[in-house]
Amino acid sequence: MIEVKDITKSFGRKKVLTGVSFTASKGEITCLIGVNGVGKTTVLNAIMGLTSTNSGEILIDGKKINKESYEKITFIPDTITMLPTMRIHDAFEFMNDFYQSWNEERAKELLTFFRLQGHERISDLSKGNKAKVNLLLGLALDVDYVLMDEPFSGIDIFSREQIADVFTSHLIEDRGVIITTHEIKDIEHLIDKVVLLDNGIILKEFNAEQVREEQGKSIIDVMREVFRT
Ligand SMILES: Nc1ncnc2c1ncn2[C@@H]1O[C@H](COP(=O)(O)OP(=O)(O)OP(=O)(O)O)[C@@H](O)[C@H]1O
Repeated sequence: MIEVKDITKSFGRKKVLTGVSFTASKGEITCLIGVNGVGKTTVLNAIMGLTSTNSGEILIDGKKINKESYEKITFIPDTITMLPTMRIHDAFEFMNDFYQSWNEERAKELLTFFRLQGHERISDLSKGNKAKVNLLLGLALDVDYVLMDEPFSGIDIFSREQIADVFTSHLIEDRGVIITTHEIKDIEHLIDKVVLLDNGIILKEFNAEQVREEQGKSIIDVMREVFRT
């Protein structure tokens, strides 16, 4: 489990996160929802140890983030980090050289899943296909937790649907996934847990399935209630 406990972060005099706490479990998709600039990426960076926090702590399977944590967790940013001149199979080679947890078999399976070809050059791909390659490279690592920053942002509905399908496939297996987004509509059905963030503060954390079953409400219904008050 990833436990974010009461973290606070300021950039200079600007307070970006205030007492943020939530948990994300294996086998669940946790979605951090909030409009642009509320601090979603900062939370992911803090979990990855890419940004320091002013207070609070973050535990991964009960331990503070350390070198070994990186064998358990990966971060998929919202833009592809591979050189645009690379072909997809060059990116596979790079990942294989760089990460012990690289799973070539799963990478090939994901390639077929997303209907991509290994010889395609990254710079020649459409925005949606670049997003798929980005996701593929992260998901082909054998790690327990996957953090994704806005995986659906700015791509067309067909690519969004194809990307959404991967979340219900065996390729996610029993991993813990944290997704950030500012638009929930197309992925509402995938999400197990919701964390609503506004101006660096958590307004509400809830189990989407429970709210659906016990109160007959969708995530959007709950968001309307919370943001109206
Ligand atoms: N390195 C930094 N230095 C100064 N301010 C920063 C830095 N990183 C983020 N911020 C500020 O922190 C706030 C939260 O940024 P963050 O990127 O976490 O938001 P976000 O919710 O992910 O936004 P978006 O949906 O646009 O990606 C913003 O006001 C941003 O300008």
